[in-house]
Order: sequence, then C-alpha cells, then structure tokens
Amino acid sequence: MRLSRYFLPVLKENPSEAQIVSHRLMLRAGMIKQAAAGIYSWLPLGFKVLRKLENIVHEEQIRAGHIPIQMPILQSADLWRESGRYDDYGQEMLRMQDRHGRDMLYTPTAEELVTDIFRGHVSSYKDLPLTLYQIQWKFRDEIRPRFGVMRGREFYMKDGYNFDLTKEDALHAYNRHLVSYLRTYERMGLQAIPMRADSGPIGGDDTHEFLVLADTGESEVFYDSAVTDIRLGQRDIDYDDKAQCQAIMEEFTSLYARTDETHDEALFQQVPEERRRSARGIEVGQIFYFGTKYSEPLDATVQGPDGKQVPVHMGSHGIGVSRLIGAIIEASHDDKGIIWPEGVTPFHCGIVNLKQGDDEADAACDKIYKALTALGLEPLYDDRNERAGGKFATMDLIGLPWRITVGPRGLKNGVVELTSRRTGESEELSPEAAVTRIA
Ligand SMILES: Nc1ncnc2c1ncn2[C@@H]1O[C@H](COS(=O)(=O)NC(=O)[C@@H](N)CS)[C@@H](O)[C@H]1O
Repeated sequence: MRLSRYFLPVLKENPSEAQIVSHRLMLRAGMIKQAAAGIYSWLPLGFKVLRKLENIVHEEQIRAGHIPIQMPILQSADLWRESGRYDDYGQEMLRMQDRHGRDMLYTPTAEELVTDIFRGHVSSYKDLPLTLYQIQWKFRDEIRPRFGVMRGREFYMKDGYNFDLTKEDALHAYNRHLVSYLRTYERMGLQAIPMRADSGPIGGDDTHEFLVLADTGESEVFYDSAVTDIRLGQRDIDYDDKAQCQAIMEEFTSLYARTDETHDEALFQQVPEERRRSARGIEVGQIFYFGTKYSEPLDATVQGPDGKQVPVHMGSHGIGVSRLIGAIIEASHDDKGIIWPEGVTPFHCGIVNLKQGDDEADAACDKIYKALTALGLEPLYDDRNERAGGKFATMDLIGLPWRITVGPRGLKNGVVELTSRRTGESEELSPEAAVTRIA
C-alpha cells in the first residue's frame, strides 16, 4: 500500500481521554475512532489488525474441529425468557422494541440462540460431538466503558458452544478449547495463562480465564511463577485424542494460577515462597463447562444409545478478539509506539523514501515494493513528500516489524538501510538482500 493513497489519520498529540498506553497508541496510530462511549469505528490500520486476529482465531478453531456459523446481533427476547436469563442479565443487556412492539435485544452472548439452532436439527447422539462457533459483535452496556477497546460496550468476540452426550465428552471439548486457545495466543505473540475463575452470568461450575500479565490489567491474579515457563510451541496435537488434550490441560493448569475471585490463600502458601507472584492481568478469553444449564430449560435433547432422550452437556468458550488488540499493544510497545508481533502486524515492512521525486530513489522503492509484494509480504510505502524525521516517527508509531530506508547516498554505494522495529538495530545491505532478510 502507498501511504499517499491510504487513510492513516495519525495524531500528533496524546489524546487526553486515553488512560492506558494501548488506548493512547490505538488513537494516535489512527486505528480507531470513538463513535460513542465504548463504541468505536475501526479505521483502516485497526481494521486490518482485527481481520488478522480473526483469521488466526478461525484457523485454530477449525483446526480443533469446531464449525463456524454466523448468528444475528439482534435477538428476540423470547428465547431469553425461556432460559430465564432475560431478567437475570440485568442492566448490561441492551433491550429494545421493534415497530410491532416485540421485545428484542443486542446479543451480549448467544447460548440460547445456538441451543435453539441445535434443538431444531439434532436429535441423535450419533450426530455428536458438535461444536459450533461464531466471531460476532456483542453489546454489553458496561456502566463505565474505559481503556478503549479493552472494556468496550460493543466488542468483537469469538464465542463457541459445544454439544456432547456426556459430561466426560463435554470436558474433552473443554480441554480441546483450552489447547486451541493456547495455540491461538502463542501465534499472536502472547502468553495467556489459563487461571481458575468464577463463572458469573454465564454459569456452570468449571471455568478458566486466559490472562495476559500486564500492569494495566483489570484482573488481580495470583500464580506460581513456574507457570510462565510453559509453552505449547509447535507440538503436534490430535484434537480427538482425549488423553493428549487432558494431559496438556493438566500441564497448563496444575500449577497454582487463579484470579482474585477464586484465590485460595492457604493453597497459595503451599507454593514455594520465591515462586509466589501476585500481579494484574488482561482477560483475553474464558472457557466454561455448564452441563445442562441451557439444554434442560430449552429442551435440547438427543436420543441416547439406549433409546432414551437425554439433555446434551454443553459449554461455551469466548475469545475477546477486539480486546486482544489492546492486550497485544500493552504487551509489546515502547516510548515511540507499537511493536507488532510478526503474526499480527498490519503490514510487514515500511518503505521510507528519503527523497521522493528522485528518479533513482523512486525506482529503487518501487522495485523493493514489488519484490516484497511478490513474496506475500505486505509493504507500506511512505511515498509522501515529508521530511525523513516525520516518516520515521510515523513508522515507529504504527509499529511495523521492519523498515527499509532508501536514499540517493545509500544507493550510490548500492545499499539501503534495514531497521528492526523491535531491536532498533539498522544495517546497510543491498535492496535484494534486505528483501530476502525480511522474507
Ligand atoms: N466489555 C468488553 N470489552 C471487550 N472485550 C470483552 C468485554 N467483555 C468480555 N470481553 C471479552 O470476551 C471474552 C468472553 O466473554 S465472557 O463473558 O467471558 N464469555 C462469554 O461471553 C461466553 N458466552 C463465551 S461463548 C472475555 O474473555 C473477554 O476477553
């Protein structure tokens, strides 16, 4: 993309309403613009990152055998009355009436709707196991939306729902989601630690939240520092292998790691003192097992192997896709701006032309642009008539992993400058070598 033809409304000053660095940098980098309290327009750079995250989430959910669907953001109140949650959900639920006076709501989550889809079409245990998921906008009328996309009112969530014949099968689905979440967050350059949590309005008795450690996190957490050494890495996973998924779940959740809601000081004292940590974390996902909490009131049953009708065992599992952008920035930035992990960066390499209009420099930039594009590496070419300092500041602010700087003097020696955003180190090498280095 050429910057002269893009829409990147960067801000020179720090916006006063931003209290945490990710909110400040998302506004300054022209990624989002507030439309109303807790509600944002996603501008090109932010929307591009959101789509990258969405793609990773889709890839890992499909790899785990979960099936994507898309449910509406507006729902009828009828199903929520059937489950008994219409009144329980409280002020966070945005309620409205359509022109015929029918009670509607803006979906904060979708257990009822997905269970209605299931009960209308699945009647035999032979059709199980089944996990359906969506990535869809949600609305929760937070009393105090804040920290930008971290605690919005409208936010983007992957919400998945498993339907199983037995509790044992449903707990395997729980483990399958835990493993798929670990892979997902690692691909985004994040360490998100699964921690025992409280089930809140979703319900159920088994639940883990996934937390990214950050001083600005809203959750208070207590954990054994050894838990930060565990990685899933590239190990080969068979998501149908119950034993393997159970083993990974135990590996990642046997060390002490809990949010303040479930913290047990006596248990925590058993962790060797030098390994006890308390910190703050950003909740980027949560998985739940809640048995027949929805299948009973909604009469979602299947015929079991013995011919009897049984309510299915369920769980629901969410990833905060829009919140993740804030979490990634909190975990990866410096005083000059964002530092995108390569797996989620909006563009792979910035190209800075020190002398726009100079035939040789322009030609070299075009050649590098084409070579990067041919390799599937998206360049953002700052071809504006701006002074170098301004171009460098913009590239540092928006946080692309690499920058290639092209100028007449360097070209005379057959070199361009390649700079790593993460290390700040630069080296001079031929345009071809610079492109190869990034690939
Ligand atoms: N106000 C919010 N702004 C941004 N992200 C949010 C907000 N509320 C929740 N999330 C994200 O959405 C994830 C899932 O939300 S949740 O309430 O824990 N779980 C559910 O709603 C389940 N029904 C999952 S299907 C959270 O882990 C968090 O990362």
